[in-house]
Amino acid sequence: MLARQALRSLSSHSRLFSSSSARQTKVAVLGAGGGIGQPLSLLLKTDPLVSSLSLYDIRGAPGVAADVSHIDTASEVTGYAADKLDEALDGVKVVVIPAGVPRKPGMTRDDLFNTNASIVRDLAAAVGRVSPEAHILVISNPVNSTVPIVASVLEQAGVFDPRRLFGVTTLDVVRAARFLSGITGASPSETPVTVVGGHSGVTIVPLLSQSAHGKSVTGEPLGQIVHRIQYGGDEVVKAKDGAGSATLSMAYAGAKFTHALLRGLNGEKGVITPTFVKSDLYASQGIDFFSSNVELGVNGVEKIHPVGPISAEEQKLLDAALPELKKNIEKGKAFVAQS
Ligand SMILES: NC(=O)C1=CN([C@@H]2O[C@H](COP(=O)(O)OP(=O)(O)OC[C@H]3O[C@@H](n4cnc5c(N)ncnc54)[C@H](O)[C@@H]3O)[C@@H](O)[C@H]2O)C=CC1
Ligand SMILES: O=C([O-])CC(=O)C(=O)O
Repeated sequence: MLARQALRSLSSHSRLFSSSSARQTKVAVLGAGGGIGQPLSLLLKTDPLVSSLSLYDIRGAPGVAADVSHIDTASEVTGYAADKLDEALDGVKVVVIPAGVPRKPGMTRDDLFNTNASIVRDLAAAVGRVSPEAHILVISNPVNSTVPIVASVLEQAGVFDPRRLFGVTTLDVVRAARFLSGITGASPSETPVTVVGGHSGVTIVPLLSQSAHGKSVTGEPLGQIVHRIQYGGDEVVKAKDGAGSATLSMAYAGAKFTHALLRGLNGEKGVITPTFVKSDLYASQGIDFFSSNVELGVNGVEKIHPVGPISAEEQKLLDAALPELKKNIEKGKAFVAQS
């Protein structure tokens, strides 16, 4: 049922942006000069639900903004240099954060913590100060830790609303649909897969048993596709050979999730997609952030859906994911507590 709802919600995106009516929104990209930031800014410039784009980076954002601003869509684009963060955030309703360093071969996402934790902490503090009601979409890795960092910073500032904070796990969903399509021969728009848990290695738990096409995959091919979804990021890191990690597919996924949120904010019903949010689903086990299907609405998170029925194999994957996720979340919280 849920998978079918998610299919309806996401398959309308065979063209990236399905909805052009209704209210438009001012969106900021923090880290707009980077490998993800540039193509993400390009895609957001073509989103009909974006009225104004505010592009910020410590390097290069005014140039990216000048370039993107020539595209013949209605939205306005402004670039902000390193010392103009507060101006960049003024009046924004949605803030997308791809700022921070990417992996090189041999690194885990957690190896990025030492550099990216303070970048994300400081950007979150600025959002809390300047635009406390903005919805924050965190792309910077390690997502399992950077999302709790943002939550803790906003909590300390007294402005945290869990309905407005999202870890972007859409790339896992995009990969899962694409890889399943590759096995079954069906179009990716017909092979959506709910992916739950977090966004790194074993914490990525694809629920193929809930997908009409996915449940036909068993035995060795099942193990292979699960592994490929969990470690798809490593494939790109290896292929780029030191030049970074996924940027183009991530920009696509980031634009897709941003558009889904904008549809929800505009009052569209039934917009459901996995995202890493503050969640009660496993709070009894000390895990208070988790990605599962979330309905997006006028206030952001409208409803967090449970994981639903899963196979014995998927239960094992979930059992392996939870302790790692707990560690990653606690590390993020401890970082802010000690800052
Ligand atoms: N959530 C996900 O599924 C994915 C997350 N990522 C993560 O996204 C992040 C960015 O990756 P790339 O764009 O490839 O890296 P990149 O190095 O190409 O770009 C990062 C940008 O952030 C900027 N930056 C650094 N500190 C900043 C600050 N304090 N304020 C504003 N901007 C700042 C840099 O100047 C640079 O332009 C990495 O942490 C990477 O691991 C990457 C792929 C998928
Ligand atoms: O693998 C990485 O480091 C970047 C990432 O999160 C992904 O591609 O899923």
